[in-house]
Amino acid sequence: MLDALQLPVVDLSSPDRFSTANSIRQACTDHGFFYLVNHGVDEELIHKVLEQSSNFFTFPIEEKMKLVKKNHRGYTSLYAEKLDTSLSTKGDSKESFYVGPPEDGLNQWPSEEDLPSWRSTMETYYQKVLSAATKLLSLIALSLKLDEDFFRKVGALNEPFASLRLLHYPGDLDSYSEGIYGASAHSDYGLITLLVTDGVPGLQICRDRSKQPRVWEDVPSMKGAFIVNIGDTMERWTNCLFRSTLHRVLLPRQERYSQRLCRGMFGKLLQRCLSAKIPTHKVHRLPGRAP
Ligand SMILES: O=C(O)CCC(=O)C(=O)O
Ligand SMILES: [Fe+2]
Repeated sequence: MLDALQLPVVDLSSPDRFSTANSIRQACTDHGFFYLVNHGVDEELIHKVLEQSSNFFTFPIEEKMKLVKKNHRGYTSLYAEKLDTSLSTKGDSKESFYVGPPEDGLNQWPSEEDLPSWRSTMETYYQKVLSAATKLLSLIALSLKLDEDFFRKVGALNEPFASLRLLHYPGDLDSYSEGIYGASAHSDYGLITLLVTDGVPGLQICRDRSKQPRVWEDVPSMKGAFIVNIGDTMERWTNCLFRSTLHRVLLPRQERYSQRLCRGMFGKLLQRCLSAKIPTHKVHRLPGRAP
């Protein structure tokens, strides 16, 4: 059974940082999802990225495969990924393109002749969303009753690791009856994810993954807002106070585009940061969720 859902709205530019931090705490403990408004990323740029993304995905598959994913950057084709590995289907009905930190030289790009200003649009978008994510992380620190520069102080922001992913769900109606999803049930791995969609419905969350049968609720897009969700790393770091909520994208009935930036940490940095414990008296473990 599907229900409509009213997610909390967080204003990144509000001068009342403590009350904003309180609403973030509430949103992250109740839903693990919220809308972020006044985030400083122009709507025009968001639309330009959606448009440029669709320009790339309309290329013939041979052209797209020339940029197939290497070093976590580049193109992944339809059905290449199955986020819910318990499914016996052929894979998720989506294609995507990954962009990582511009400064490490590992990104792959379509040529300027084919897609003029594609690369600069993506690099600008990456930096702008990363900067909104960094501001949000200081409010998240406040919401955990920590210093607002806690994440910077423990080194979590030293490596600007974030992955921007452009997503295209072709709305493959032939697969509708085969139990195929646009993105099957999963949680995100990082600290936080900032998502924008083109407004075509499909995203759903399941607030209680232990309840059977699972209850899925629609998450509508809000014009100009990011949909933010907490990832597994943040759930772990907050001793399960903040929830990394299970979500999925239904196979859309029409074509759908979205783009998300996931701010994460890997390898040694991840290990070092997680050992910088958030004092346990500031967080409370949720019943039934092992850390
Ligand atoms: O496209 C969407 O609405 C969500 C995508 C998503 O959950 C993901 O890429 O992790
Ligand atoms: Fe996700």
